[in-house]
Amino acid sequence: MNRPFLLGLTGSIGMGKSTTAKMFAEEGVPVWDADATVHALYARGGAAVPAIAEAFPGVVVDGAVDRARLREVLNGEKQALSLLESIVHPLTTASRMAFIKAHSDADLILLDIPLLFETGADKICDAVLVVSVPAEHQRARVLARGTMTESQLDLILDRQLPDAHKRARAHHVIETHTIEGTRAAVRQLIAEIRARHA
Ligand SMILES: CC(C)(COP(=O)(O)OP(=O)(O)OC[C@H]1O[C@@H](n2cnc3c(N)ncnc32)[C@H](O)[C@@H]1O)[C@@H](O)C(=O)NCCC(=O)NCCS
Ligand SMILES: Nc1ncnc2c1ncn2[C@@H]1O[C@H](COP(=O)(O)OP(=O)(O)OP(=O)(O)O)[C@@H](O)[C@H]1O
Repeated sequence: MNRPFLLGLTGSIGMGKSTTAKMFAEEGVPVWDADATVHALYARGGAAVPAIAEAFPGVVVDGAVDRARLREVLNGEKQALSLLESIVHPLTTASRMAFIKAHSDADLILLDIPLLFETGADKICDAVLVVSVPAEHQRARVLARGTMTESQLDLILDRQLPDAHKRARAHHVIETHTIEGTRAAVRQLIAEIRARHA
């Protein structure tokens, strides 16, 4: 049996990664989700909790990382975000490797990683899918969630490779304007990959 085809999924904040990843999962594709992994690492008993408690006093509450407090500490502070990443990224890499090993009999695995290019994770992928919408839709989508201020959003955007660069490096791009259009594109891509790598 061939090893699984590793499809990386990325896109800047609010571009529709989670929505698109869910569609792959609904088609039976195993999905590894970097953001969900970070949530588990931050939960009570999570592997990142002790190091974050030490690096950012007051951010761990009842044994878990309090994301609102963490966002406050990070607000506008590039160095704090770099320190946080140096704690979190090695732990997510280990989780991803374990997931790929556990699904070694699948024909296709989706790796949903916001910082796919920025962390070099694209190098382990057989192809990369980028999801995208115009910048004004992106900003409106993120601010509509009501979890971030504009300055918190700008800090995040500043850390992310610009959308145009991501699209230029992608093997496949899906514009996530509508749910049904995106679902059709996801199904077509899965069929294409399966046909070529059967
Ligand atoms: C900054 C934090 C506290 C914001 O938490 P919050 O619950 O508000 O948002 P959430 O985690 O859902 O992230 C929303 C989006 O922000 C973007 N984002 C998150 N972390 C980063 C980062 N370090 N650099 C650039 N973009 C990021 C991604 O597009 C992500 O999907 C949180 O994302 C975090 O702890 N990030 C550090 C860990 C990390 O690098 N995660 C990225 C996945 S590997
Ligand atoms: N295909 C789509 N059609 C229409 N709207 C969409 C589509 N995909 C996502 N959206 C909208 O965009 C918002 C952001 O989508 P989603 O949470 O999937 O993005 P994300 O890239 O995972 O975001 P983040 O980087 O913050 O984790 C959603 O709240 C949803 O309203």
